[in-house]
Amino acid sequence: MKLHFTKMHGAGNDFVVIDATARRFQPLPALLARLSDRRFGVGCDQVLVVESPSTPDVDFDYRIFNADGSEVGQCGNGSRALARFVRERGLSDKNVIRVRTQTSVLELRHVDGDRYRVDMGVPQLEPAAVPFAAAARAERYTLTLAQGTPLEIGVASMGNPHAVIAVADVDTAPVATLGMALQSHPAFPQSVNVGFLQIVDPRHVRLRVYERGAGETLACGSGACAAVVVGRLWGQLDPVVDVQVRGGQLTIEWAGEGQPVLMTGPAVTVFEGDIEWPN
Ligand SMILES: N[C@@H](CCC[C@H](N)C(=O)O)C(=O)O
Repeated sequence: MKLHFTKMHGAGNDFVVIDATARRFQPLPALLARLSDRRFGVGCDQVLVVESPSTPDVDFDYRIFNADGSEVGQCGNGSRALARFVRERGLSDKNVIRVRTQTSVLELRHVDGDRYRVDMGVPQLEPAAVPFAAAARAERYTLTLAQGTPLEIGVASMGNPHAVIAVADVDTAPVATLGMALQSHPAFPQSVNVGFLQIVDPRHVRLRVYERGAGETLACGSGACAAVVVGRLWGQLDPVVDVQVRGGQLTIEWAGEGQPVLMTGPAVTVFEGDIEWPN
């Protein structure tokens, strides 16, 4: 059997996108591994699956699988890719598309050229919603790492868990070591995406993210939203911030507590293909 796929990216965070609106897609671990593997398969950070809506208030269901096969509730860059995918494949001609993930309902719209904007919803800041083990909500938390070293972090849920660490220079930040240390920390029972935030000025930041289930990616959309939310709560950022990531730039808007986060950035189709898969 042949499975048709589309390879896309959003600021270098890359995806294999599957249209399961007309044909059922079974996310078998071996198939997801083959699609994600950069040497033995197609290669991507996340596999995205578009399904017919399970409820009438949305246009599509949107399932997200990290490269390690874990299913998760949010992928911001992927949602822009999805918006482009459904337009290009003629699955929808609406200006605004509503999609449901495991944890969120998102609104996606085309801006111009390759640019798309996503209403990512209201960030959840209570520790239990992240989930993060803390007695009460705070803007900064001090975690103790295995070696007894204290580390100051901010946390937020964008429909998936994020920790944010302020660094002086993202180029020299210990992204993989600290990323892995936080992902296995007992304070994060569902693990965590770890963002390293360098504030250049209140309107510009640089960011690297060590993603759950994928390692460091060239961009993380939900990570950019979480970093701006945390930076705003720390009183260091404006309501509109350009986030420079390794694969490009995202613009994040957040008016403050109780308001949704808006993310604007690119979505690009790279190629399409078929992969042989035993039925
Ligand atoms: N790259 C994504 C986030 C994908 C999911 C994440 N790794 C998780 O496990 O929560 C984005 O652009 O938001």
